[in-house]
Amino acid sequence: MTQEPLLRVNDLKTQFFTESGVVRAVDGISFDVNQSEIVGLVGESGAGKSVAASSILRLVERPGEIVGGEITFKGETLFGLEEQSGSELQKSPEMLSETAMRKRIRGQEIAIIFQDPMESLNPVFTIGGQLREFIELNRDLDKSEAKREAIDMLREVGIPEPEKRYDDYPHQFSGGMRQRVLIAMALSCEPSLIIADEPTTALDVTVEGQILDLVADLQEKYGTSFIWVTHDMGVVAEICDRVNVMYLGEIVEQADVDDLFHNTNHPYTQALLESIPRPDETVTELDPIEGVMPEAINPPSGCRFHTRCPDAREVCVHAHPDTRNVADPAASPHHAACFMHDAFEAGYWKSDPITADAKGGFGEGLLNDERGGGVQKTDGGIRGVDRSGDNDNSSNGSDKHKHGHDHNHDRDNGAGGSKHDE
Ligand SMILES: Nc1ncnc2c1ncn2[C@@H]1O[C@H](COP(=O)(O)OP(=O)(O)OP(=O)(O)O)[C@@H](O)[C@H]1O
Ligand code: NI
Repeated sequence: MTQEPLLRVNDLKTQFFTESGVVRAVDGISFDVNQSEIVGLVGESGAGKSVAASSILRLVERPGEIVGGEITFKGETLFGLEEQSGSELQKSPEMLSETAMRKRIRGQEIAIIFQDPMESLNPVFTIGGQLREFIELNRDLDKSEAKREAIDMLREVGIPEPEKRYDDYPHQFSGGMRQRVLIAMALSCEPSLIIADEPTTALDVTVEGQILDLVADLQEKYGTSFIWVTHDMGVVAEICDRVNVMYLGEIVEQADVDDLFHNTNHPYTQALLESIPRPDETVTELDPIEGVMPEAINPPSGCRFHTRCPDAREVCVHAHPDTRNVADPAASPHHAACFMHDAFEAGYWKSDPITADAKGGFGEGLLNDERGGGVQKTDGGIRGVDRSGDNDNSSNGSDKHKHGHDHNHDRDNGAGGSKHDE
């Protein structure tokens, strides 16, 4: 791709300085977002997806801090460090000021949508009033123009009878409708990029399908780029053009969506894909990925996934794989951080497979799940993780991924087709 990407994230590192140590939440990730594409950030709870998303807008709060890397957007530096006379790294003089971020970038150029619309909507004001005020503040429109625009936006995102619903309060809207309002709000300033942090995870599958369809339509109409954060490979299949798979603060695989699904190059991605239930089977347990993701405060040596990887060998315990292009040079790039590929000369194939013991007991049965295989459009995956402990990811209980799979998984009658229906 010769064209400059809209957003470029290069070697981004974000850490939390806590009493128990430094949490390397995002540990050197690089990815691009081009004009008009939907780029996925996918991985289990605690992988660093939300921290990566909020780092882009410089919304990370203490004790968190971006400690390395560079973020550029339309040629401007949202974040950058520079070596000063000593060896101290300092904020680059090119980096946009906090005022510029607030006035020009957030909301206007890059909008963000969170999972819980009630965090973004004030319960004591009407839906229409909030949308109108947001439009008034961010665009050069007077009150009545802003109101007209707000109603148009509500109609655009599929709110029936928007003139009437304009005066409703948030609690009078369903979860799906509230999420549509946030999409309307995000779109109302015509941003170039929308960051969506699991906006459909709390919704039931049918409503989720409708929202994903809406987003796909709006994306086509407005040419907006998206970063879509999700647990769910089914969602990735449905709307993403390119995908970054995150594990413990790192991107372990990065590819075009079809390539990622049909030519998977990392065992962790494989495990995520095999955790998607098939629509023709009734599945009661959706968690074939054994073991808990280790903590970002003290990640495993070598390849961070080796403690859960069915393909791990000695070399994986001791050396850390960077992320390399493993595709044919003539093909579009496909990056993976796994020693089994020829792009690495780590001696993987000569190295001894490691036993479950050496892997801390997580190795057994990681991927021995019979229902795996095949790329199916479904809802499940490992989504539905209990969000109640969201601020406490570092203490993932071993049953963390066993929660929340009791909602409706009957996607067959759901709205929305998939690029990957077979
Ligand atoms: N305020 C904080 N203080 C300390 N650690 C934090 C803080 N916020 C996030 N972390 C840690 O950073 C890591 C990444 O968290 P993040 O929320 O980005 O994960 P995620 O991939 O978005 O997970 P989820 O799917 O549950 O939202 C986790 O280890 C988490 O515990
Ligand atoms: Ni998150």
